[in-house]
This record gives sequence, C-alpha cells and structure tokens, in this order.
Amino acid sequence: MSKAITIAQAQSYDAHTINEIGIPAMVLMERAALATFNNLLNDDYDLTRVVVVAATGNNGGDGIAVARLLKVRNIDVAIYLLGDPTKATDQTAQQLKIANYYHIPFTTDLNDVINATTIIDAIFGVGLSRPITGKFAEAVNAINATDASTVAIDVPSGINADSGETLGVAVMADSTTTMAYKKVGMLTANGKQHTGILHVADIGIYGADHVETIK
Ligand SMILES: NC(=O)C1=CN([C@@H]2O[C@H](COP(=O)(O)OP(=O)(O)OC[C@H]3O[C@@H](n4cnc5c(N)ncnc54)[C@H](O)[C@@H]3O)[C@@H](O)[C@H]2O)[C@H](O)CC1
Ligand SMILES: [K+]
Repeated sequence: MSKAITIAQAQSYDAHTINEIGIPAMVLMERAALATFNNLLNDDYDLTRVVVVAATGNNGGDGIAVARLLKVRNIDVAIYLLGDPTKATDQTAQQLKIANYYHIPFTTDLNDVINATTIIDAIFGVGLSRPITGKFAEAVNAINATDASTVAIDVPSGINADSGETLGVAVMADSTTTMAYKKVGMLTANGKQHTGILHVADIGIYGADHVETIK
C-alpha cells in the first residue's frame, strides 16, 4: 500500500474499523504486535537481549504484546515502562496483565536499555502531541546512544507523523513497522532518517476508499 496518511486519517481509520466494522481494538493490537515481531525475526536482529521501552498509550501496548511474543519463545526480554501504569489505556492495561501472567521482567534501570542488543521503541506513535521531555527524553537519548539495533513501532518516538519534525528528541530507528499505511511525515528527510527501513503492516485497517470497494 503506497498511500501515505495523516495522524487524523490513521485515528479515523482505526475508529472506523473498531466502531463501524466491529474488529476489536485488541485484535488490531495483536496484529500490530505480530507484524512487528515477524519483521524482527525476518530482519535478523540480534535478539540475545531485547528491551522493550514502552509508555502507557496503545503504542506501548503494541510493544508489551511484542515482549510477550518474544518471551513465549524463550527470548531474553525485559520491559522498561515509562509513565504511570494506572493511567494506561484499556488495551495497554490488558497487555500489562498478560505480560505479568508470563512473568516478563520489568526494569527501571536505564543500563538495561543501554546494554540491550535490540531495543523496541514503543514509547509514542500517532498519539505524540507535544515535545518529549523528562524521563521520556532521557530514555530516547539512551536509546540513541547505544550500539543496540532499534526497531520502532508505528512511528519512531518523537517524530510528528504529519510534519516529520522532531518534537524535542526522537528515536533514530534502524527500522520501523508502521500500521496500515505510511505516515506522511515519513516522506520528509527528517522523518525518513528517523524511520530507517520502513515496513508497512496490513493489520486489517483500511481507508474508506479501500473498504467501500470491497462491499
Ligand atoms: N491506528 C492503527 O492502525 C492502530 C494503532 N495502534 C497503536 O496505537 C498507537 C496510538 O496510540 P495512542 O494511545 O493514541 O497514543 P500513543 O501511544 O502514540 O501516545 C501515548 C500517549 O502519550 C501522551 N503523550 C503524547 N505526547 C506526549 C509527550 N511528549 N510526553 C508525554 N506523554 C505524551 C498522550 O496522552 C498519548 O495518548 C499507534 O501509534 C499504534 O502504535 C493500535 O495498537 C493498533 C492499530
Ligand atoms: K514508537
């Protein structure tokens, strides 16, 4: 799908798929996680020590689900969680519950991020709405300072998916698995540089033009 969409389009296609078509948000999240996981394996990253850096929005939920997919295959994975888990979205709270069932370790030690062989960037996606600061910025700077490979989910965190601009600081990803369609910000020089190799994942979300033609 070579079409590129805006944040508003991504959010409206998401809502249309969930509310009008009736595919549950957790199904979309699972498909997003499976797509990211499959790209992780296909792109042959060093999965000796994987750390998922996640916040508490649905981008974080995607990452926590990827951590579970790695854990059930006995891959060494830990989650570095940013933000207050009690403020997580419903889907991300559910992913945290599942992660706890599988005893996935949570770390608060930034050295675990720095010493990872591969980092999954699940901090922010299309919900980024202001410059990244504080502990979020500290984590982004640590990710960018490591020799680890970095795989971003949906949008490299800190990149405005509409303008391609860096909001404060932004993850410099080796690759990005973006959901449904490319985001227009990824077509700019700065956006392209931070996205790295781009994989577009078909997770069952389509624009009205595509959906109407299927009827
Ligand atoms: N559309 C799809 O195809 C699917 C998208 N999925 C994933 O969901 C995210 C979007 O999730 P959302 O909860 O809307 O937002 P984020 O997770 O990107 O952001 C989290 C949250 O963080 C707050 N926030 C924004 N900017 C800042 C900041 N600078 N500092 C601190 N906090 C900030 C704000 O409250 C946001 O809500 C999408 O990218 C996909 O990864 C679905 O999982 C699958 C289908
Ligand atoms: K991200």
